[in-house]
Amino acid sequence: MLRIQRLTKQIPGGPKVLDQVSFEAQPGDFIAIKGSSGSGKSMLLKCLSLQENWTEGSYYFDGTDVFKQGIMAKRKVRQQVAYLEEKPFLFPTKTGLKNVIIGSVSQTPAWRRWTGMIRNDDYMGAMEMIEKRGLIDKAHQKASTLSGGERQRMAVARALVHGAKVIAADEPVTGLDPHTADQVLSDLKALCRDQGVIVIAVLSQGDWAERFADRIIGLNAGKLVLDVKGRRLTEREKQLL
Ligand SMILES: Nc1ncnc2c1ncn2[C@@H]1O[C@H](COP(=O)(O)OP(=O)(O)OP(=O)(O)O)[C@@H](O)[C@H]1O
Repeated sequence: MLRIQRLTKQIPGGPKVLDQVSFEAQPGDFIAIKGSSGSGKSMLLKCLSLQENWTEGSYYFDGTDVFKQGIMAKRKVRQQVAYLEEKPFLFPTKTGLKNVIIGSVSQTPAWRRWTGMIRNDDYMGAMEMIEKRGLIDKAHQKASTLSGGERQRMAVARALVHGAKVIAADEPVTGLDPHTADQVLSDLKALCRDQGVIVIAVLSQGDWAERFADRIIGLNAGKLVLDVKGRRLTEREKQLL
């Protein structure tokens, strides 16, 4: 479904922040990314969602060689690989529902966001997705009043409504209390299991990666130094990060 080969990102006139990173992911995978500060975790997610240009490398998405196929293939990746920042942006004065309908900058065309046009189907689809995320009683609440965990889950609902097949979540549980963090990650895990969504999440703190991910990828100074499936990291492996 998603395969990256030798992804390299060089900041113009600056350092190489990703260096020959390769891995692949299949529907239903929950992959955690770990690594120390500055190791390139956020940059990896931004490159996966094409928020950042690549310096080198090949990207195969859903059977397509993205960089050989041109603009339509890139548009598909931008729509289907949703990048969620640590604190996803929601229009604060609009309701959760309206935010979900409008969509994020990378997934929804500008004209749609500015006109805010809503079809009946959009409304029903958004409400259904919000309900599935357990937020039905928050749908009509202004986004500025949602808690950190509710914002995360609302942003996931928004991404899915607009066609996301991959959720690239950057520190989705940082700053959340343990109960809320558990809820956010359980929700993401259910998406993998029930809908075949791929989740690639930076989970650098605590043991969230070990508890929720099927696989842990480790970065150190932009290089992939670990790719461990179905088990906890050993002490020696932790020291590589
Ligand atoms: N636009 C940029 N210009 C220059 N350097 C950049 C730019 N974006 C990222 N970097 C550098 O690339 C490196 C990797 O950044 P990245 O944000 O991916 O790290 P990270 O592993 O997510 O760190 P943290 O855990 O602190 O968020 C860092 O050294 C950062 O300073």
